[in-house]
Amino acid sequence: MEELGVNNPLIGVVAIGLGDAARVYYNFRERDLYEEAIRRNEAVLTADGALCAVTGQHTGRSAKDKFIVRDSHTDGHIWWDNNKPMSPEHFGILHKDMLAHAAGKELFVQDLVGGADKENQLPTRVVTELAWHSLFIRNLLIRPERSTLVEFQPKLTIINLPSFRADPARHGCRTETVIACDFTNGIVLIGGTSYAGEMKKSVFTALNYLLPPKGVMPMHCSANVGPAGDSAVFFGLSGTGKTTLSADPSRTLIGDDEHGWGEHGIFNFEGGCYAKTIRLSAEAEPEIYATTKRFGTVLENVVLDEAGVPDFNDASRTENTRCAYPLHFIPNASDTGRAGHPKTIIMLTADAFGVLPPIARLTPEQAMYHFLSGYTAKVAGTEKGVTEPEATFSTCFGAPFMPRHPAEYGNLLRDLIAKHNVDCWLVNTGWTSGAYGIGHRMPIKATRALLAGALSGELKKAETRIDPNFGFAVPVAVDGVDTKILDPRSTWSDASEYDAQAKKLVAMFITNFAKFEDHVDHTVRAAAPSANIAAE
Ligand SMILES: Nc1ncnc2c1ncn2[C@@H]1O[C@H](COP(=O)(O)OP(=O)(O)O)[C@@H](O)[C@H]1O
Ligand SMILES: C=C(OP(=O)(O)O)C(=O)O
Ligand SMILES: [Mn+2]
Repeated sequence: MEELGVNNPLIGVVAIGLGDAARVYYNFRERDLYEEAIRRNEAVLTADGALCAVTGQHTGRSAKDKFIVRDSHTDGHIWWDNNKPMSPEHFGILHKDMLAHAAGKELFVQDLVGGADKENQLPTRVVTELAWHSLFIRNLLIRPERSTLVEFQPKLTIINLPSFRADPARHGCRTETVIACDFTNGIVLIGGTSYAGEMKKSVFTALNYLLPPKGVMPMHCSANVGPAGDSAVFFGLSGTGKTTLSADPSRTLIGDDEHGWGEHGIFNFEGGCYAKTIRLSAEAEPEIYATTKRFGTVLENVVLDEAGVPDFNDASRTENTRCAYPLHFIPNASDTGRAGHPKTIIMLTADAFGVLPPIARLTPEQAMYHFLSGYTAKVAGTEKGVTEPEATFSTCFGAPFMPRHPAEYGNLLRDLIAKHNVDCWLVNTGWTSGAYGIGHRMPIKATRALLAGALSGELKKAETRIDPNFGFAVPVAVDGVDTKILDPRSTWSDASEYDAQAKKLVAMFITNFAKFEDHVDHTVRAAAPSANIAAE
């Protein structure tokens, strides 16, 4: 076996059972990974020097193929209603088979860190079959000083072999694709998919398991901080605007997707961002757009023309086209990945029913209700004439990544909100003037203007009305924002249709919350939207 690059001499791949690999590239940097990826036809250069790869069949996460090893250490701590168990025996066979599959192959290793807070960091070794995956994860996680790599000691090892095919009968999984997490031994095995997001979300899942017992709240959120040190976090499911809205030239970006909140404040789990590029425009998202034109950025499933120029309007491979870049590609990004306790919490939702107002102030109890509910809506399929959106309730705004019971995360958040007296807002970045198919998406400009008011504290002074369906306080007028959009009912051509749609949405919230009723006190139950009022 040939070994190239910088590595801890004691922690080679031989120690983790990969001694039969043909060649190992340790901690290769951007230029060298470009060369390897292009030489192997894994990826191509764009006209502006970014690296563009195509993932084939899997263009998003395979949530149904994710498993957690159930053993005596994990059993009592995992929320099994939401996570699929895998036996240690099945994991053992999968592990052995994947190591055997790697024999004779060339592998890439990156020694990185999850967690910008020294006391809560997870040194992570990522072994990949693909050179472009090595560059992706190097962009996404925190890169330790090169001089420290000779003593790097991983606590989590991810082995990602897209060409491996899992066998449900032999490995106890569901399909040929598998994401298997063994938290007891700190190993994640990924096979049968080359969607790069699986790697970063595996680190997130591990930290979501490890941090709560230390009193640290892990969050599926973006974060930024104002000039006065006033930090804000933006919770939200995929597509609700975490990445887009946290890149704000008037504030310092902490991170776009995964953070912890501990006794000293908030900290990023990552060292890079993973932005959507579908219909990306230089006007609406100049900072993110600029990253797509740089050496070092990885584009995923973006269509290029014959000159290598990206066409961000082309969704022929997937709607989920992406770019991955290190944090410092965004001007004014934090170089520590840390900030003080948040002054503001924003809960983002993309309501495709067109019911929720663009912004509403939440009491701490309403914040808890919406955190546990984790509502957003997906737009209807691409079939013509299908206009009914689909509601998604994903607790903690990230159910696929939460190994523990939502009450554990909910209690941590409730205490932090109370202790630090945090202002909470619900922001709808979804539809207005009618549901999806009739109305249109909330203009990013309007969302940004409302957020600016919420983050500065100005919006707290605005006159408000109480929403009759949801019970939260909604500003009546805001400088620089069309007054009409603040009251979604007034944007619909038929107010009675709005009322009917609102009533349906309220009923969906209530049905979904039934499973949490026994886990919250009466004040949170009382923060539920009122089906009775909606029925009037
Ligand atoms: N009002 C809005 N606020 C935020 N994003 C919007 C808005 N309108 C349209 N979008 C688009 O929605 C997508 C939001 O995605 P993103 O920021 O990546 O979400 P997340 O990081 O939460 O998955 C982007 O493609 C953005 O251009
Ligand atoms: C990386 C992902 O996160 P998000 O869409 O929230 O940016 C994902 O869901 O695959
Ligand atoms: Mn994002």
